Amino acid sequence: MSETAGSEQALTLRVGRMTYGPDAIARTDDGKAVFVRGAVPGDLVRARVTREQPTYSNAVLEEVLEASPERVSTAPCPFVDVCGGCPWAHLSREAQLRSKRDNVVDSLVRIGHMPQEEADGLVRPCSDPGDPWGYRNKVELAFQAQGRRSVIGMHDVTGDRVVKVDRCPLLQRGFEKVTKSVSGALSYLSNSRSLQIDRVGVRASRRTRQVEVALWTQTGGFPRAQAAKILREATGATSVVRVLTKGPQKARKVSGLEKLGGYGSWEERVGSESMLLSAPSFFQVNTRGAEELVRLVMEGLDPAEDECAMDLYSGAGTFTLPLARRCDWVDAVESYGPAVRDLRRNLERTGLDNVDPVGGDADLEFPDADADVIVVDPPRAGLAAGVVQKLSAQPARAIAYVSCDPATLARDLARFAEEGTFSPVWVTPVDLFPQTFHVETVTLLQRVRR
Ligand SMILES: C[S@@+](CC[C@H](N)C(=O)[O-])C[C@H]1O[C@@H](n2cnc3c(N)ncnc32)[C@H](O)[C@@H]1O
Repeated sequence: MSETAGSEQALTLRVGRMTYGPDAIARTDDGKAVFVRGAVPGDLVRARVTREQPTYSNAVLEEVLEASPERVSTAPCPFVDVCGGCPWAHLSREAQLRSKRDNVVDSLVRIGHMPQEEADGLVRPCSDPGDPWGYRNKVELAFQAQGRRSVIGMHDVTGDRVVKVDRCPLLQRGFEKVTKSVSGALSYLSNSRSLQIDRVGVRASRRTRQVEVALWTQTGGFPRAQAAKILREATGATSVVRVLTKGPQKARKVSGLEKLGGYGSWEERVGSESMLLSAPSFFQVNTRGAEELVRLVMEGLDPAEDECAMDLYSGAGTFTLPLARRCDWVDAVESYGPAVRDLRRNLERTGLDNVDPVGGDADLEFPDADADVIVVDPPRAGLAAGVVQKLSAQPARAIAYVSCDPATLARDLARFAEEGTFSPVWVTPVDLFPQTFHVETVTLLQRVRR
């Protein structure tokens, strides 16, 4: 059904499923797909078309005519419709978990060309580490000049503007208001001089309660002592650091790290392992979620004490440390300098001396030594084609593939299938990012050919 007012078309639509994105998908009477921002599966909505393409349209929700039983209106945040951080907040928890699993199955079928029945049998229900809110150990605040003022806050739903938010209920319980304190302290500082800040990272630990504020700035003069004092007073931060960047806006590279006050790093515990992280190093934003990933990986691989392991894309050691406790030897490969330094420091602190931490690209530095079990945890881009080939040519009995992108996971599982050495036994989605469409997965691959 459609009616046109001026150039904008309003449609009445029954909404189908969630996409792997902020939108839900509906179809017009003639079958055209409409991606509706703000709708949830089962809703009957009036939506305004914002972009018309030959094969699909984009639309925004104007009115819910009949609310789906899966629609919730209990988000503990007044900014939920303005800030872009929680695009699935109107969807019930059960529907979020089910939709995430469906999206993983869908990727395996559409992108990995896996038969539907096989994908359905492979993908387990989405694991829920708990804490649908208050789970994030990290938030990033953006800086934007609006007129003569600097606005410090979150990107809005369009991604173009920065909105000020007083508190963020996604942030670790007890630290929701740290965004306001940081924003207040930096507004005060920026009154007297231009700070050239690109963004601010705030890490707040679930287990140790440490807080680090990281100011990402370009090189040049900076009121170091004053910034450290004001931020520590305002937020109780245990560490304030400055991450120096250089290069063009979109591709700025880290060129240094300055400790401004406190420890200069941030500590979190994952299960029984303590990890020190420097601000530019990767660490999962959901501590309980990271623990669930470690549990799934270790249960899936079940390494014996005389076995050797490989941990590719190891970061600061989330999987390296538990592997080193269980195995005889671990070869760990990580390309990012600060993460390699963190890994070495974490190994030193634990006294584990059965790990070779190699700094370099997983493909170029693929370990020569044979392993029995392997963990791979690549970034969004997934595994380089050469890494799939090398993994398929070595003698390990099992591989745990941790992925943050169902599309590249599906592509890589298809590549493993072509090589014919390893085959997936199960794929477990884990909801590390409630209220968003993002989903992490752990896939266990076992050797099928000698
Ligand atoms: C998703 S993170 C996982 C880190 C770690 N396993 C963890 O759980 O904390 C991916 C890691 O791969 C690293 N990385 C990216 N490209 C790489 C490459 N080509 N070779 C090796 N490591 C790479 C990144 O620096 C990052 O630390």
